[in-house]
Amino acid sequence: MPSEESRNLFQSVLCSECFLLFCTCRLWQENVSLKDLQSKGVCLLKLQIGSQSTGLYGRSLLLLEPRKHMGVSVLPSNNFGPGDIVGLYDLDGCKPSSQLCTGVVTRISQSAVTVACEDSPDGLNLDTDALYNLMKLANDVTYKRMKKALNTLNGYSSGPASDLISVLFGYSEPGSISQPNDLSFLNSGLDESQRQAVSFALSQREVAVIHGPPGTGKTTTVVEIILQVVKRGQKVLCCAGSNVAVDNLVERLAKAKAKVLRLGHPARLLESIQKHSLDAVLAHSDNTNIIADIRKDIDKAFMGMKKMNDKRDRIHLKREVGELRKELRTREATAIAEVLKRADVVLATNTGANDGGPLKNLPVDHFDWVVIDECAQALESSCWIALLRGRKCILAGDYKQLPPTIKSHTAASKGLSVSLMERLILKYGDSVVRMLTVQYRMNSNIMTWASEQMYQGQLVAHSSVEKHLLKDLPGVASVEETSTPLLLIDTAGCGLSEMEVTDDQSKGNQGEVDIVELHIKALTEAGVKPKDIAVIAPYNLQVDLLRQRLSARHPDLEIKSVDGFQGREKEAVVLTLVRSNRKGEIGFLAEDRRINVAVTRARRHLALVCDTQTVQTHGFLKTLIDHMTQHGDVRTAFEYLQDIVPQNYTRDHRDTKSNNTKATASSSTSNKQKGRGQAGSKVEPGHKRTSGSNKTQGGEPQTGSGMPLTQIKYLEIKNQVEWFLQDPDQTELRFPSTLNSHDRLLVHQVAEELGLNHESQGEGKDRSITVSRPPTGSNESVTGPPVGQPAAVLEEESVTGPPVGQPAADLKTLHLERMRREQKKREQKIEQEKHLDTIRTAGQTQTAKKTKTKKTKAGACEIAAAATADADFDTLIDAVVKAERVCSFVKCKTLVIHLGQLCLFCNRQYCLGHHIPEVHGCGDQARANARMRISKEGVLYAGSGHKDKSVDPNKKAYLHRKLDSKLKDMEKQRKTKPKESDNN
Ligand SMILES: Nc1ncnc2c1ncn2[C@@H]1O[C@H](COP(=O)(O)OP(=O)(O)OP(=O)(O)O)[C@@H](O)[C@H]1O
Ligand SMILES: [Zn+2]
Ligand SMILES: [Zn+2]
Repeated sequence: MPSEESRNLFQSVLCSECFLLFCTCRLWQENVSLKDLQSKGVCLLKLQIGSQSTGLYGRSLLLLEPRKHMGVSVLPSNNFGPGDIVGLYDLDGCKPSSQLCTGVVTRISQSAVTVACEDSPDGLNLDTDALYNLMKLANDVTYKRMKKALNTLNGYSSGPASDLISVLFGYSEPGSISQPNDLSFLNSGLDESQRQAVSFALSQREVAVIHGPPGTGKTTTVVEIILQVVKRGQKVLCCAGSNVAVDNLVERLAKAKAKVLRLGHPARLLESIQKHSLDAVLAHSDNTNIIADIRKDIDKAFMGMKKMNDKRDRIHLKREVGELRKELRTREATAIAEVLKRADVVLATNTGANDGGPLKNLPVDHFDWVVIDECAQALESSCWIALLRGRKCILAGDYKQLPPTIKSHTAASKGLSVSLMERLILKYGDSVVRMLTVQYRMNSNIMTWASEQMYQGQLVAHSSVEKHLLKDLPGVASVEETSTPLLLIDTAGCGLSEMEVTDDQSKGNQGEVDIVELHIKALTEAGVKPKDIAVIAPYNLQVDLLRQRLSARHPDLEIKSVDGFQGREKEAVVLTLVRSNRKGEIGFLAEDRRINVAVTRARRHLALVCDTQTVQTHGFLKTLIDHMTQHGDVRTAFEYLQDIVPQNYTRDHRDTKSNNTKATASSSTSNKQKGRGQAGSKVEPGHKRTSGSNKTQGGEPQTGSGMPLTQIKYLEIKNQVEWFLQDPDQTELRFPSTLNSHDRLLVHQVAEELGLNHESQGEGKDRSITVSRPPTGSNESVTGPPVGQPAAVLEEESVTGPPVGQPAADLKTLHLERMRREQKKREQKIEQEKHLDTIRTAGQTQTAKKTKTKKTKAGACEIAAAATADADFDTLIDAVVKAERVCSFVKCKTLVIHLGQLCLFCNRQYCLGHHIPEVHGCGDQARANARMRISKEGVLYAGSGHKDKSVDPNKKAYLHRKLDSKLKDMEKQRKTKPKESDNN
């Protein structure tokens, strides 16, 4: 007998439900905007009627679609599901007064929702051109059924369920009954843990809990238990929270030739299951013909009613329909009891097993067992509807996945966030539960994390799935993306921040959408079918952004919230965590079970797109990041996107080089290069990397420092060169051929900066660069400048030589500065007028001339220091010239002739390290611009707020090639020019 305490517990359930209902009422009263309701997923606005048909026992089926001419053909992300009770409204709003009819959702896809109208819409003349709103209604039927069950429970004095109730409330210990040892299993393929669970369940007197982690064959086990029970001539009532889960059980049991009967609104059943539905079975019973005739009459009456204009005729016909229905009902009722008794297994949803339905025709002690699947996802009160009909129960599920949503804090604080299943495990421990431990879904690399974090490390991957990868699927090519079970794409430090919205429930991240798109492209280009891929986002807004981007191209690609995938699996899962902010806020990602569900949907491949810096603030998510870092491939968003804004950039190269790189001249670059693929390069979408694995060397993502890879690369190379310079024994530094073209460019750039010789050899794959000291000592060896080289660099080279043993010191630069000024002064005296033009054109003649004059000026720095009145003018000209070829950032000497970027805000050229507006001081303008764009276009662009116009992959590839060939040309000229001058 439930005590006062447990009664209170159930009062709270009621309260929680009241609260839910109350909530919905309040939404109406307070006139929460319909748009808000839509973004919360409970309302679909401006739908048009795609088709309207009479089907399913006289009910009218409406197919509702998004407005076509809007160009968008996908529904916004929503929480509608089959079986939901909904109201159809005209565009006045979702007020009770404008309700046209209520109905049940029978099907929902990304592009349409089908509703079976509950009240036959006889007076309903739906206009096919008009638009309608659809709103989820608080399901008070469910509420009433739960309330009734709890009242029954409260008043339960004696009956078949007495012992069960007593155990479930802790008044008596669960017991067992002895079973024959040699249980013969009907399914010979069961694994050891499944067999143990089956015999355990059969030997329990009142209750057995089957804990089935993801992919462990929980349904397989439950089916075996039911079949064993049936074999003993016992009757089973089998329930689950969702129609899908019930249908799955019906399908499996029917396949095993069990006599099943499915209760429920026929509109809510899968088509393949409908033949097992009560309606269908009744239709084939002895009353078939009469029932069919009555139905035909009803249908005919409906058709007639539509054409009828006279109101009185209509009313008459309506009454006739009512009579026919009544007759149908009485005839059916007599048949129902008969049909129910013939079945071995009766299946329904938890609330479908209520007393008010067909089951009222059965005696209370008809069933021996009540089986509840997905028990951990159900409210305890909904379980009690069925439990009151059984002597024994089997509860199957996984309480480490998402529980039912309890919106009332009061209810949650009184323990209602704990499901019946969890409550029993907490109370009785191992004595009532068996866990399934072999999983048949995930590659072991995906599984291990979940196993360790959620299931005490007890899961084992079955050999059939342990190593399976996407590339093992027929038609899938072996590329990097299809050869790795775990791929982490880290956006840390890339500035791909989440969109700033006030609602915590709806967050979006356009940058992550971009990356997901590129990864989906890579997967599908490798031959993975879109229907085998799930894109999972925790937030409805992100789901919408993803659908806008991807659904048109891949209609079969399922894009849903985590909750929408519970109980499902896909070959590949792409998970975007969305949150990226400086505060490290992660909101409701903090629900461990939500992450567990998301990760464990994946069979062969899990790609995680997230800002590790933000999400790692949460310990549980950190374990996932750590796991993926250690056992998977790690890439950074820089490998996917161009023009992203590094957040934690380094302002000064020199400050960081010592702690960021340890360039032991020969190894570092080649290793790391291999390690990162084409780090920092502009990767075209779907670009296949040629370098080896992407595993990072130290087990840590290389962008952990938050520095853009380009910059890290730059520092690495620079450091290596400087080490080389400090070793007087070494004459040249050879960079390996594994460098990609981008990194080769960096080498040239560094060499130029330090005034060294740099030369490329070989073609294609064998291309490598050698950096060496320029000829030292005398200036006689200088042979004249290579064509196209900026004069300043040549001066550095030939006049001073590289500062041996000294890293690109300011002293050197100062010196050079002075030298240059001095030289200009002299030149100016000779041809003052032509001066500007000649410098601007920077032609061969001028540079040659300069080089010539240099010889005589080599020791003239003292004179230069004592600058005359001309000096200011000189400096001015100098600055102008310099500005054209050197980064505009204060003190930065990097050449920008070949590798520079124009800032659109200040219109100056900057090197790769300084082109970002935030770095060189245009940050405020960039942000203002970005804000303006967001408010104007409603879209957040990655980067500094400029719309990325370079998305065309062909164009990117073309530019890339062009850059490469330009480089080659330059090198060729450099090699051949001296010879030419020799000949001359
Ligand atoms: N003993 C077994 N041998 C081989 N395959 C099995 C076995 N048990 C289950 N499977 C396979 O594992 C998959 C999941 O099984 P099943 O559908 O029974 O689990 P479920 O309970 O529905 O899923 P989950 O365990 O994720 O809740 C199915 O593909 C099934 O064929
Ligand atoms: Zn600028
Ligand atoms: Zn710079």
